[in-house]
Parts: sequence; structure tokens; C-alpha cells
Amino acid sequence: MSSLRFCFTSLTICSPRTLLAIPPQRINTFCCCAKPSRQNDFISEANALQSSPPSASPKHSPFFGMDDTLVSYLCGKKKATDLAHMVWKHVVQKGDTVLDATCGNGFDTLAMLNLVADDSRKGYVFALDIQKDALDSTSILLEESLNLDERQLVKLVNICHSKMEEVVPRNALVRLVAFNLGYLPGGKKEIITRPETTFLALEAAERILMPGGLISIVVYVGHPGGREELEAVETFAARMPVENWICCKLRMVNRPCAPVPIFLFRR
Ligand SMILES: C[S@@+](CC[C@H](N)C(=O)[O-])C[C@H]1O[C@@H](n2cnc3c(N)ncnc32)[C@H](O)[C@@H]1O
Repeated sequence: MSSLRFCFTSLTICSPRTLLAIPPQRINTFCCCAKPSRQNDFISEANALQSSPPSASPKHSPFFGMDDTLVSYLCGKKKATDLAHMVWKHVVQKGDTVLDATCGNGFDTLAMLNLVADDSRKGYVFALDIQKDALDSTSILLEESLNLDERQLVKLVNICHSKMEEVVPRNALVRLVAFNLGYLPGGKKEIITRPETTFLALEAAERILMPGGLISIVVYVGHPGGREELEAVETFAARMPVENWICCKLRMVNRPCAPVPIFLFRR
């Protein structure tokens, strides 16, 4: 990782107490701005001052084995959506139930289906979008890419993601809820995800997610309303109890318009 240090500018030095005023989920991003040696001191001191979050051996953490993935994203070799797909791969298992909260052109839905489908036919993908055009586009991609049996493992639903609980059976254990926010590429740019409904959808996702599951969000900040939506997602993530959730945001400090991947792991 040392070769990556050039990515981080030495911007902000603050005391551990100031760090404590920041929600724990934001400390990682924040500390990317500090010089590494001081950064470590601050993190240790801040950790000592606050009650320690439950620790797990690295092998049992959702980050185990993801070093290369993170490095290729930080070096610019992978996009935010590629990173999200790679993180899903570490969490999702064959036979799982997962939900694509913004299916758009279907690339995420297809990636999810490939993760959950096997001969057991237990895996299932719910894919939601408010635009009929998006569902049609997803449907075409799935028809081109999957066989008939695999296509039956995907349910496309024309509904707002804040209502996902109307779609998923009450007793279903959902391993992944994924959001790829913003507008439909190639579609109408005025139809975008909105902070209010995104927030409600995140609350619904929190309710349906199983322990060991993941809420994955890619937030776009380059269009009007994008930054407000990022704030809404951060507000949601920041209040997640540290005992039950590991929440992180990967923001490139010197690329302010780059999409922001945010991962909320339920312990
Ligand atoms: C960036 S695109 C998604 C890209 C998609 N995941 C893919 O792989 O192609 C965002 C999508 O969110 C949809 N959307 C906007 N508001 C929504 C809402 N409240 N509920 C569900 N989908 C919504 C848009 O119609 C658009 O298709």
C-alpha cells in the first residue's frame, strides 16, 4: 500500500477527541487525509477513548482477501461498480436471495444472478426500478445472457425501492441489497433517485437484511441533487450501531466528482 500514499494529501490534522465527534464510520475516510504516522497515533488514541467495537479475526471479517480488489480500485484500474461487484463476491453465496434496488440496464442484476445461481435453483434476485424502460432493458439483457432456467430466478418489479418489503417474502433472508443511484444511462436524465426515497429504501433494506449481509451503494455526485443524496446516505450510515454494522465509504479526495462506493456490512 505504500506506493498508494501519493493519492492522499496531508490536509487535516485533528485531535483524537475531534475524531470521536465524527461517526466511527467516517473515521477511515477522514484519516486518509492525515500523514500515515500521525494517522495511526490518532486512530489508536481515538479507539482507546471510545468503547472498542467488537473485533473479529481478520479471517472472519468481510474484508478478508479483498486487498487486491481495493488496490486496483484505488489505483484507478477498476471503476466503483467493478469494486462493488468484487465486494459482493466476497459476501454472496450460491443459493442466496439478493435484491437490486435500481436495476436500470440490468448489469448489476446479471452480476447478482451469476453469484447466486447454481443447480439447487434456490438463488433468487429481486430487481426493482420505477422506470418501465429500465425493466425492459434489463429483461433484454437477461434474455441475451441467461438460459430459461436462470431467467426464472429473477423477478423484475416496477416499483419504488422504498417499497421493497412489498416484494420480498416476509421470511426471506436477504444477503445483499444493492443500490446504484442516479439516472439511467442512456435514459431520461431528469428521472433520478432522490434522497428522501433512497433514505426510506435504506431503512427498508436494513429491516430485510440477514446477519452477514451487505447493503452496497454507489452514489454519483456529478449531477444536480447527487451531493444531497450522498449526504442522505452518509446520514443513514453514520447512525448504524457499531456493534452490529461495519460501514465504510471509499472517497477519492482529489477526485471530487468520482462516484462514491459505500458498503454497510451487517455483522
Ligand atoms: C444508475 S441507474 C442503475 C444502473 C443499473 N444498476 C445497471 O446495472 O445498469 C439508476 C436507476 O435507478 C432507477 N430509480 C430511480 N428512482 C428509483 C426508485 N425510487 N426506485 C427504484 N428505482 C429507481 C432509475 O430509473 C435508474 O434506472
